[in-house]
Amino acid sequence: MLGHAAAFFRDSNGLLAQARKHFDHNKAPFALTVLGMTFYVVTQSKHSAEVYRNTDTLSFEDFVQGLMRTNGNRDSAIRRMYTSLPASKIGFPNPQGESLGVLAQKMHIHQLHPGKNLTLLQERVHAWINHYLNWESMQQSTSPSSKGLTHIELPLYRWCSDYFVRLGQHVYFGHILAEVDHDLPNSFFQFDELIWKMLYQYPGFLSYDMSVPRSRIITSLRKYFTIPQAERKEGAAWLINSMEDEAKAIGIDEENLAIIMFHLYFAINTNTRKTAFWLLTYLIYNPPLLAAYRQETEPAFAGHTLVNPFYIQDAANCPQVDAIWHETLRLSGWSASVRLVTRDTVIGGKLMRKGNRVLVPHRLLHFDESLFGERPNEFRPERWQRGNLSRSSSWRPFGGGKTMCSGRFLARFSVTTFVATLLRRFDLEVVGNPPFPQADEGRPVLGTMSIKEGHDFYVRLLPREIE
Ligand code: HEM
Repeated sequence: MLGHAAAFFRDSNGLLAQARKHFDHNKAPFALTVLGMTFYVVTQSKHSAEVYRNTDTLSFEDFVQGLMRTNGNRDSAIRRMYTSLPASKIGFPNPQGESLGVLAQKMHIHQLHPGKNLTLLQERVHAWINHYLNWESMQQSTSPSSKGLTHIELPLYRWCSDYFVRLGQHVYFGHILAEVDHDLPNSFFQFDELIWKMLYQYPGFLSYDMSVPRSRIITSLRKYFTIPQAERKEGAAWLINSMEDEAKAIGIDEENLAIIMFHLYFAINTNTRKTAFWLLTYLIYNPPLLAAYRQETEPAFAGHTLVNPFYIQDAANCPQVDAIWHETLRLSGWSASVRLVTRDTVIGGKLMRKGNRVLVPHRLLHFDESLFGERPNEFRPERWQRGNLSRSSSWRPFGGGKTMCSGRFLARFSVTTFVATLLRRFDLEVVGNPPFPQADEGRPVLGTMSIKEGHDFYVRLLPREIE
């Protein structure tokens, strides 16, 4: 047991890959016990489909409630969030009489799935990038960079993180949040890079570096929610205002509301910043691909302005852009779905006991040679141009079932708009001769991997003339 624990904390992903190899002969789920907690690890896509289908005896809510508790929500607030509400309540429709915690998933979908609410957010993203991704704005910005008369140099990972967290919070909370705490994206970066300490529930005395910035984010969100709603409502997304109204209606106080919203702030911001970094890095280290990206997106521009951002979302117009997006997610994704077994259940022919957890590590599925082709460790977007791989049940960068990431459309829109605009307006050069950055594969995250410490690298941006 302790052996598993040591290996799990050092390199959980490596341990899972090793265990899968060991049990590969029968491909059945296997059990892993870490410090007294048993996980059933599901490594076959057909078994993971069974997990996602089963909402009766496998519960996602337990995982969310655990996170809420770890991040400071009181038990009484969690109980309120997960107590069924009348079907006749006012506010967001609740025909099945569900709790706000369960209803929240439907509210995310209402905000983020294709439709007019998503289009509104996409317009905000587009306007923000158009405004803040140009020479003049970047010269004035306080983000980490060194500025010359002819170029700007910036640490790519740090910069993408700062840029995307500012963008994400603006689009969801409006400009007022930056006025409440201008340094919030920095606190988020500090917290998010150490999130593994939260996921492993490190003791307090070993995790101040994670918990101090977390407290600061929660405090700033609390201040934001003490500003009268009328003053911030216009700039905020429907979801933020509605979640606030719904939570207050069931008696959630401001402190607990801020912690609930902290989870939202996290979901919006943690993965997109890293995905943008990895995608750009793969392009910068593959100049022919970078040129192809630029060329395919060109018809959507008038001069320096991206006039038709939806054109570049369409695989029929931009097959390479589409393939590069998928290949980046395949290689940089770490996520795993977790469910609690609430009644003895059989998955893949194996009995799973009540009280234990089921883990579906998606990253393992993404390296299946029989599906993704040879050399699965290499970045080769061309593998996406044959067959319909993105419809495979082994393709899970956004999880699956009813908890599948509802932000996936906005994430793709934001990253594609950002990269296309950046390449249109600037030439990019790596400063010095750094090796390709390594991903921090050993530490868990909830989506896209971080880089190992010290692996950020500098990129020089030079304004580009358009003939
Ligand atoms: C490339 C970027 C992103 C990746 C890789 C990603 C990945 C994921 C993953 C793996 C999950 C967990 C699914 C499960 O357990 O089955 C998730 C959940 C979620 N994501 Fe994302 N995500 C991204 C961007 C976003 C964005 C931009 C938003 C919001 C604007 C967002 C909102 C959410 C929400 C709300 C959930 C919880 C779903 C629920 O329980 O209803 N994500 N995401």
